[in-house]
Amino acid sequence: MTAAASPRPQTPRAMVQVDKLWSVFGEGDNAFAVHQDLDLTVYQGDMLSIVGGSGTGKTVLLRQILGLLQPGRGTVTTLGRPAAELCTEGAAARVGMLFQHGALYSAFNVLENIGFALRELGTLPAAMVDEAAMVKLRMVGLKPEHATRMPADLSGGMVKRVALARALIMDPPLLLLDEPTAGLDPTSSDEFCALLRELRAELGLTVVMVTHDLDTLFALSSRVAVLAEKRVLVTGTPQEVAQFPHPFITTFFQGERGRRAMAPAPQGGH
Ligand SMILES: Nc1ncnc2c1ncn2[C@@H]1O[C@H](COP(=O)(O)OP(=O)(O)OP(=O)(O)O)[C@@H](O)[C@H]1O
Repeated sequence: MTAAASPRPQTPRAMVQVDKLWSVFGEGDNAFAVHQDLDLTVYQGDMLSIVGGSGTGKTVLLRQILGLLQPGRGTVTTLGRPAAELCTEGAAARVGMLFQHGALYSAFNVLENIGFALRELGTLPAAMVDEAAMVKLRMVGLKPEHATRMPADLSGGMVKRVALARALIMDPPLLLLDEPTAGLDPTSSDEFCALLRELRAELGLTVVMVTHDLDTLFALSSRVAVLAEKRVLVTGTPQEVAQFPHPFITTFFQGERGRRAMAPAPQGGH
């Protein structure tokens, strides 16, 4: 019997590949580029945080990955296909998106909000859509009695959970989060981070997240990409990126909040 060849180390699969991207708004003399020759690769299993100053194009980059915007130049490949193709074929099945102001549909109850994309697809009877939505409702830590509540009667943390359940309704392998903890108090924010961590591990998700919040960044990120000067300036672990010499990074990571977020957790706590 011959010995089995030792397995070759595998390069992780690229879930998102952005090459030399230009994102341009306006026409003629009023045209301006938000991204110029921006490169970014998101690997399977990544929990990648995108940070950068206000207006550096973080949300625009998420919209490019989702295929909602057209590259001026360059290419965006999401799950092996041009991102633009996602929009034409039930994007929710492949990429879940939690928008920053991810308002729920106010006229629909919680369960109807969660099942929305599946219902729109029209391939399953209503009872099965509700059943699938109920599974997701439990998955995000809500209780069956929350199913019939209206969005106006939910706390901020519950709204985020419903929006997350809605983003996961079709079991997408890739999840995009725009400021997932914005507007939450510190306890709700910590709880939401813990939920995201659990779901990522349980479902094997790849996650790309925009955040300004250092606690969220350190709680969740395996890698960080910094947007500055219209491109991705540096990527690496949070600790690696924090050492990169650049004014934005110094202010962002070395301020008081940054130092606190990077400090080792106190021992002997619970
Ligand atoms: N549809 C659009 N038309 C014109 N300009 C746009 C459009 N969308 C975004 N922009 C511009 O692109 C730039 C980047 O916007 P974006 O929302 O991506 O910034 P951001 O990095 O997410 O900022 P913030 O941290 O403040 O949310 C801004 O100058 C914005 O005004």
